[in-house]
Amino acid sequence: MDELGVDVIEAGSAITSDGERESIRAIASAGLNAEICSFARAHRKDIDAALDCDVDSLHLVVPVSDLHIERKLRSDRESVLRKAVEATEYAKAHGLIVELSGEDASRADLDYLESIYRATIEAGADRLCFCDTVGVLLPERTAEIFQRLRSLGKPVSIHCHDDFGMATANTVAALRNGAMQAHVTINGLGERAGNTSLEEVVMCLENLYGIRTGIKCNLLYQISRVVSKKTGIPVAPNKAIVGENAFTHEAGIHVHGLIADTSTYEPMRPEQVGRKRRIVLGKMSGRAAVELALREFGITVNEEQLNEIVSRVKELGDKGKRVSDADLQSIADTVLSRELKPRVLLEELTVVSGNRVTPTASVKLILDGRETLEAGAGVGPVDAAVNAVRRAISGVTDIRLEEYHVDAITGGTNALVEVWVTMAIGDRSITARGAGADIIMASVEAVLEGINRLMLLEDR
Ligand SMILES: CC(=O)SCCNC(=O)CCNC(=O)[C@H](O)C(C)(C)COP(=O)(O)OP(=O)(O)OC[C@H]1O[C@@H](n2cnc3c(N)ncnc32)[C@H](O)[C@@H]1OP(=O)(O)O
Ligand SMILES: CC(=O)C(=O)O
Repeated sequence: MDELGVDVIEAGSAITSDGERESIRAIASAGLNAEICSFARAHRKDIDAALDCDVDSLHLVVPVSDLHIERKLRSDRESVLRKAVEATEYAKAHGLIVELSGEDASRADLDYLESIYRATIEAGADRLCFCDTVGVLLPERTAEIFQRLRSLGKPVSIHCHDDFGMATANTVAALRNGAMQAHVTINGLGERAGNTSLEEVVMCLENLYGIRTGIKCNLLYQISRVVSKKTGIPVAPNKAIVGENAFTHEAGIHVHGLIADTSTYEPMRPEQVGRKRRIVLGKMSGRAAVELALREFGITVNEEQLNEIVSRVKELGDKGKRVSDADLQSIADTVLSRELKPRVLLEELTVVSGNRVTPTASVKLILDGRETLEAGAGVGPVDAAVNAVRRAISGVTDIRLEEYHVDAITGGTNALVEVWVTMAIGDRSITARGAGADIIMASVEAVLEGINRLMLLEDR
């Protein structure tokens, strides 16, 4: 995030646990450019915990709606205001930058909120923050509120949640009406439906309003992947900017338009956010897309052959299947009556796995007519089997497995699985798939299909 160019990193809430403190300390001492902040309640122990982690600043959160004050804190407006002022003074006396946040501000009495803001500014608060804690703001209301808050004379941040899917719109409305900072998260992670997504706000400001944010947009996809991997929280394929499908096109009408001019169906260049355009084939593909894909594999066809290939692609799509590059080539081979013999055939595969053994696999392949035996180990049985296959062909070609993805097509432990791989030689890559009830066999089938198709392309 520091490399991306964010100004403040809220590294956690120091009062939470030993682990949280350890990580905040590590982040605070990493020599980053960003200001390192800890979340804290208006409690001395929260502030002391933050000080113990050596952070630069506090996100000091005080409930401001009557609902939160009375029902949650069992307190009253006056006591909350007093505690907010005391906590601000305490934090300032210990050298911290203070951003005073009104929790549930969007359901609070704005006059009371303003009195808390003014009293804490008096006590030394450097910045303020308006929290839409349960995501009920609308852009019009946000604009009105932030125009009013301009009179405070201190920077005000916006902090939104996405319960109604309005977080990005509300955050941008706040920024357009005087907010000086936005609280955002990578991939929109956060409590319940999440917080405002960093990548959406940045690209909206950059591309739709022409505002330079100082964020290195070309790193957005990379950081999204890292965060998803580290948190184990997948990104929805259709998520704006960083979802797998955000720059993927299947619909024939769209691909036809893209070929003429990519801006017909792309509101931003994929490279701007560190991504590449992908055109996939399926039942919605048209002739233009199929012809383009064939050309990329050096296959030329006449009108009649193209129509036949398109109709077979649609047939596969109608069965609910994604069409891989290997599928397309195999369809083209059939339509063009080309008999291309695979160079690698699987004869035998044995895999050993269990709780007390390192997963290992041995494989017997027929490679260019010659029997080849190899073994491989791995972190699991699939990894071991794929490693054995790769070792067996390593003397002939150097093929990389770039992506591996598995989906259960049906439920239960006897589910049918579909394995989807991207294999590459040099800068040429190809997608292939395998399916079946045995995940190891489906994986090896997909890998061998990819290897054979790549070798055939190399031979051409
Ligand atoms: C809107 C947001 O707050 S977003 C950030 C949310 N972050 C977190 O919740 C951080 C992780 N939380 C935790 O680890 C724990 O909840 C702790 C350590 C903060 C508190 O743990 P506990 O002492 O066991 O309290 P518990 O979680 O049951 O309840 C929260 C307490 O904080 C109080 N509280 C909640 N918000 C605030 C606030 N902004 N300022 C002061 N007190 C608050 C509640 O009234 C409750 O107090 P009580 O225990 O005296 O009734
Ligand atoms: C501070 C915070 O996370 C909220 O009020 O939503």
